[in-house]
Amino acid sequence: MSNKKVILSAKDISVEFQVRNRTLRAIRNISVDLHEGETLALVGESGSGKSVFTKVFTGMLEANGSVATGAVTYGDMNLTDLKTNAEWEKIRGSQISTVFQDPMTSLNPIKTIGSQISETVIKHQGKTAEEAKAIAIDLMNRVGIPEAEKRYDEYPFQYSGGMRQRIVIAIALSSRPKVLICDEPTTALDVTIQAQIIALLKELKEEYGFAMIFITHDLGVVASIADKVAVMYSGEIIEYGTVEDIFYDSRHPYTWALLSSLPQLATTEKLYSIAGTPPSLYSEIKGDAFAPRNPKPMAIDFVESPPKFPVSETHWAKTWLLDERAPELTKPEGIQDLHAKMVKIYAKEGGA
Ligand SMILES: Nc1ncnc2c1ncn2[C@@H]1O[C@H](COP(=O)(O)OP(=O)(O)OP(=O)(O)O)[C@@H](O)[C@H]1O
Repeated sequence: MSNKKVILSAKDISVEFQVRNRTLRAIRNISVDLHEGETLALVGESGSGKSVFTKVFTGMLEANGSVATGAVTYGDMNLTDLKTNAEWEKIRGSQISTVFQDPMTSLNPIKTIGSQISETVIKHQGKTAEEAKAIAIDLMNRVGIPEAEKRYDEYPFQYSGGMRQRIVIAIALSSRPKVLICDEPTTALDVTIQAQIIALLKELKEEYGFAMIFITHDLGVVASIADKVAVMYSGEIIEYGTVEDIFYDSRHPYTWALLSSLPQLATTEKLYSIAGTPPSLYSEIKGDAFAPRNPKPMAIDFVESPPKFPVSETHWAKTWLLDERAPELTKPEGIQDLHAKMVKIYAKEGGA
């Protein structure tokens, strides 16, 4: 898997927002690579920086935000050099597309569904109106819209939430992007529809071969869709690995707490939680941002940010607990033997 080419690479990215004469540092020195055809899940609690980080890839930071350090490369382009909207248009929505949580914010309520898909086909593929309509109907079929030809002339309000999200996905794919960013694409939908959208994204990824960055709170979804997982905390990636590394061999206590909140485990196991809250992003963070919540902190935790301690070739964690001087901290019982538990859960759910 790791011999695939890197398609998108962030090096030492920091993002700052100016808020009433104060600086909020939302992202702190993130470096991560996305490989061709790979799905990278970004997980972490609300405010950890998942959305802000991905907005750096499409030049969509709000006006009060800027990239303070680092660079993003896409192929041989440095995206952090792009300034104007016209420059970004060559990338955003064409090479790198985003599907957001609420389809209604992406769709125009007063234009027909078909015209909205056709417009992007014309824009990105330079087709005639007639050709674009045929492509749009084909895309509608591929994303599972029944009677696509008839429904081409309907408006967003005539579609259900799940169907609208399918259309947003069709629009995102109409430019044949190399990278699809999905920012909690199923959060606004009910559970059965969520599963259908996830299945659809998996299918389309196979068919089109794009790489995907998938933001979610739901580790159950991560298990079913991701190849790699980056766990975010206070604007940093604190643990990174393959989906197996993170589920079955995680080393950071914050990752343990996230895993313990898997709804599938909640009924049978007592939960592992960590006291406290993340630090303010307005003040400078000295040492490890997680230190005040670390069950066994060392003096160095409050002085120096931990390096990325390698766990294996595919896996690292940013915690002093992996230093040889660290006290031993055992993984909470509830998430030990997670492999066997997951197998049982999926067997019960009929596979996912
Ligand atoms: N335009 C902005 N101005 C000031 N602060 C911002 C702005 N946009 C985001 N932030 C802050 O940046 C931090 C990271 O936000 P972000 O939306 O990336 O979190 P998230 O992990 O995606 O959360 P959620 O899961 O709730 O979407 C938060 O503290 C947020 O308040």
